Amino acid sequence: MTVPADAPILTAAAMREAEAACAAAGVSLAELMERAGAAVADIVWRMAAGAPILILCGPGNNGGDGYVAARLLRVRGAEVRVAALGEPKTDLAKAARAAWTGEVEAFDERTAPAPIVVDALFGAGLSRRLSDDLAGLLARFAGRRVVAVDLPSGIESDGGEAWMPPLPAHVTVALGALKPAHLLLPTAPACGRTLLASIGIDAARTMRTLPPPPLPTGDPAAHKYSRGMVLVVAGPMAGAAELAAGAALRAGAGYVVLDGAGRAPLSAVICDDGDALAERAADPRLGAIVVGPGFPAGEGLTRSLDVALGSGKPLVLDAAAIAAGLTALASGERRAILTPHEGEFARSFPATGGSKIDRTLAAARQSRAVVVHKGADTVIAAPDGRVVAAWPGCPWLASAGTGDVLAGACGAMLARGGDAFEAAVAAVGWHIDRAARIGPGLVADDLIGK
Ligand SMILES: NC(=O)C1=CN([C@@H]2O[C@H](COP(=O)(O)OP(=O)(O)OC[C@H]3O[C@@H](n4cnc5c(N)ncnc54)[C@H](OP(=O)(O)O)[C@@H]3O)[C@@H](O)[C@H]2O)[C@@H](O)CC1
Ligand SMILES: [K+]
Repeated sequence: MTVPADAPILTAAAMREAEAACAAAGVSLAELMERAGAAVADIVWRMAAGAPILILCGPGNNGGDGYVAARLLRVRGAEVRVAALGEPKTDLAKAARAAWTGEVEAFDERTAPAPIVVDALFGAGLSRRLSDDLAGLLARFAGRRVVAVDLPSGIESDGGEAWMPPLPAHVTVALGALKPAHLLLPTAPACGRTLLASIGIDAARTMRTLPPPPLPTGDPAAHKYSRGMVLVVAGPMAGAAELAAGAALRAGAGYVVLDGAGRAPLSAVICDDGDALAERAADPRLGAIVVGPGFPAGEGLTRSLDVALGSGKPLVLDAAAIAAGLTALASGERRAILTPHEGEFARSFPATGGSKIDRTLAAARQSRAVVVHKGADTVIAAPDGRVVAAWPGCPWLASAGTGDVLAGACGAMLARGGDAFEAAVAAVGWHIDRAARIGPGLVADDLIGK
């Protein structure tokens, strides 16, 4: 499962606006459909490598893309059949159907499969769950190599509803931009490998997929404090804070202090016994404070959090510190990153609704902080509306302690200075990249090893 890096994401409503802007700029919707069909035909041609192709066409413009692809594949000499769910209903799809000079079979239980199946039944216009009859028809094609046009049929574009398809795709050709459903659970795995055919749509850059990890560039004039100084406040379960402190160093901080309980996870981490927290927090060289890993709610957390909040320093709040710090954060301006997993998110932001992207954006606006909503489909949102969706992450990160490592990495990136959202994006990218290099068998400690 892969998605293109740093690619635009549009909701269905934003897609309609982008389409309208294209039309206003002189690119007709018919031209966009021709480009979409050509992009699909190109990918299917290469995948089929001479094998017979069956294209399933629906009643809307998704089906229209299918008819265009069928025509262009036949021109190239491919062996193509088309099976349709009735006659096309839109003018564009009718025109595409008319330009296809081959036979159109009815799509029903008698439709014979082919090694390559192109799913052009429903895309962004899906308005309800597939009927059981239709789901049953599609299920007959499970195990074939399926190319989905724009979205696997049955998936709702904005990812708010889990209308799961019975027919997962090997490859999904996203048209114009990626859609939230390509990047959020539970729908994203059904898209297989998602490719983007930009077809000339000018998509806004506000929402995008995770950029590739930047090439490491060392500042030849750097010293340990200019690289970023991070203070990690340890609670009773010191192992979590130790992981965060080690991660801060590995993610590029020049100087890391572990305050409270705990031992240095790496020799270079400076340990304090917790008596001088206020003094440490007031250090003018300090670039970020991390509070929360291994620190359950209670008086100890409240005291430490008060010191961290009172220092005015950029903050990373994780675990119980998120809910405990919300009110103070929302009442002021500061660079802050919150790193909740789903349970912590639900406790801290119970009133948010919609897709994971909608909910994370609402949480960022409410808290006035950057929110890294962790999970296999991590979403990062800023109060100003920027979003990065980090699907597919790395499966080896699904183990204890990796969230503490991410909090420490956020601290390192934040301590460098600059924009908190970009710091969070860099930290998530670092975390996934490091995990992918380690691979199966990963434990959180490996992420802070050599
Ligand atoms: N954006 C772009 O720039 C471009 C977009 N393009 C393409 O257009 C696609 C969007 O096209 P679209 O809006 O016509 O919707 P589409 O997905 O074909 O489905 C609508 C039809 O399905 C029906 N229907 C819905 N749900 C159903 C259900 N559960 N079960 C049964 N029927 C159901 C619905 O019927 P109704 O709900 O009205 O009863 C209607 O007839 C987009 O994904 C991309 O492929 C490209 O061509 C060019 C550039
Ligand atoms: K489709």
